Formats: sequence, structure tokens, C-alpha cells
Amino acid sequence: MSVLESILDGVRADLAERESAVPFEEIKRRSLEVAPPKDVKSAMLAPGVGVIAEVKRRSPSKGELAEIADPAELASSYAAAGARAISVLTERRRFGGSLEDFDAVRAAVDVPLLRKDFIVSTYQVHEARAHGADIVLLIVAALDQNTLSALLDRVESLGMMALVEVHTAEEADRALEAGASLVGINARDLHTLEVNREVFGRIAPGMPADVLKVAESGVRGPSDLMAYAGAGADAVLVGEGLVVSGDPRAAVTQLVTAGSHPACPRPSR
Ligand SMILES: O=C(O)c1ccccc1NCC(=O)[C@H](O)[C@H](O)COP(=O)(O)O
Repeated sequence: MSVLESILDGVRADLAERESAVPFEEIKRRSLEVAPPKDVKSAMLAPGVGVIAEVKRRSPSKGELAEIADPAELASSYAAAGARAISVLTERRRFGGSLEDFDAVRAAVDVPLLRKDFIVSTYQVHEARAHGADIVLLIVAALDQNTLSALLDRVESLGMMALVEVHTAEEADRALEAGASLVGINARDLHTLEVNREVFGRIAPGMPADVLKVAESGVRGPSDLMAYAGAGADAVLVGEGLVVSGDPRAAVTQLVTAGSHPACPRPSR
């Protein structure tokens, strides 16, 4: 069984428990009653290369990354340093995340929030919105084409944006066919868990200029951001490099400064 399949098995088991505790109609009702989502597109179109900073406790590739006693405090430091959006991992078994972490971050910051999880059902999309998410991750490798299209439509019908994650050119085609306008190209191979930053540069140039492109994984400092920018990234999504840095606020500041520096390649839109 691949890492992805094993993660998805756990996600489905946890989801079944939540669905029996809070039925679909109730989560749907809650998702329609919260404050409307933030304007993610405008945030993403701000000048320079943006930073999406991630609250990441643990990972299948590295195990325990950092003791995050207060996710709200971490997220506040990301926002104060100029992060364009914040990603909160809510998957529990392999990443140590939770919707409680998400709620704490939502209460603390005003920037757009990404629910980073392994979304396989409409229930999770409504759940994300009910907790105040503005962006939802949809991983192409985890979804058949009909489900991908249906989930993307549902995300957009709730006023959110989907970050549609791809690892190959074929998956990028599927993302575009489904109508994605915000695509994450993830450098971490879901089978080997190895990071190869060159994957972004192989896939991004083949995508339309008006599709926003996020380089996911493997950013350890400003030079990685600059390299992704040179290959066409509108934003980078960074987790590990921030939480292990010892000074996440300074680490985000360095990336934001690099992304807005005149020497940083501009997104070509
Ligand atoms: O991080 C992992 O080990 C991982 C393993 C399997 C599936 C997904 C995984 N990570 C999710 C992510 O996409 C990253 O958290 C995100 O891109 C940030 O990456 P990094 O800056 O390298 O922590």
C-alpha cells in the first residue's frame, strides 16, 4: 500500500466518526452560517512572490518536526511577518493536526486560511467552510476525475478557492480539465517522499499564464524561493523550513523580503 493510500484509509476512518457525530445536513447548515470567505484571489495577486506559511507539527517523511504549543501564536507570527495566507494541517494520524488547531488559528489571524488535509468528500468541504476556511486542498492523485470536478465545484459554490495539488504533467492536465485556477505543484513524491524542486520547473511552464501557481515543499530559505520564482511561481508553500527554524517569524520575514525584492523574478501574468 502506498503512503497516500495508507493516509487516505486513516482519513476515511476519522471522517466516518465525525460524520456520525455531526450529520451532513448539520455541517452544511453551519458552513452556510459562518462569515463569508476572504478574497483569496486578490491576496494571491498582490505584487511579488507570496509566502503561504504552514502550521505543521509532524510529517510522514520526517516524523516529529516541532513542539507547537500554541498554533495561534505561531500563525500570528507568520501573519505579522507578511505571509499571504496560512496553511493549517488538519490531518491527525500522520501530521498531528486537527480542526482544533484550525479553529485556534482562525480566531487569531485575518489572512486567508488553507485547510490542508486529504479531502475526499463533500462533507469535508462543508466542514472546512464551517470552520472558517477560505482555501481547501484537493490532491489530484487522491481523487478520480468526476470526484475532483465535483469537489472543486462545491468548494467554489461556497465562495472558497481550491488549491489543486499536482505532482506530474498528467495530473496538471487533469487539474486544468476540472477547472482549477489555483494549482499547487508539489515537489514531494507521494511514493518515495523525496523532494525534487525541479519538478515545479518541469510542469509550471506548460500551464496557462492566468492559472496561479504555488510551489509546494522543499523551501528551506530565500534561495529556494528565488529558484521557484524563476520557474514561474506566484507563491511558495512552506512548512518544515519554518517550524524547525527556531525563529519562524524571522524565517517568514526573510522569505517575504526575498519575494518582494526587485531582483526576484516576477510572476508572468
Ligand atoms: O510532508 C510530508 O512528509 C508529506 C508526506 C506525504 C504527503 C504529504 C506530505 N506533506 C504535505 C505537504 O504538501 C507539505 O506539508 C507542504 O508542501 C510543505 O512542505 P515542506 O515545506 O517541505 O514542509
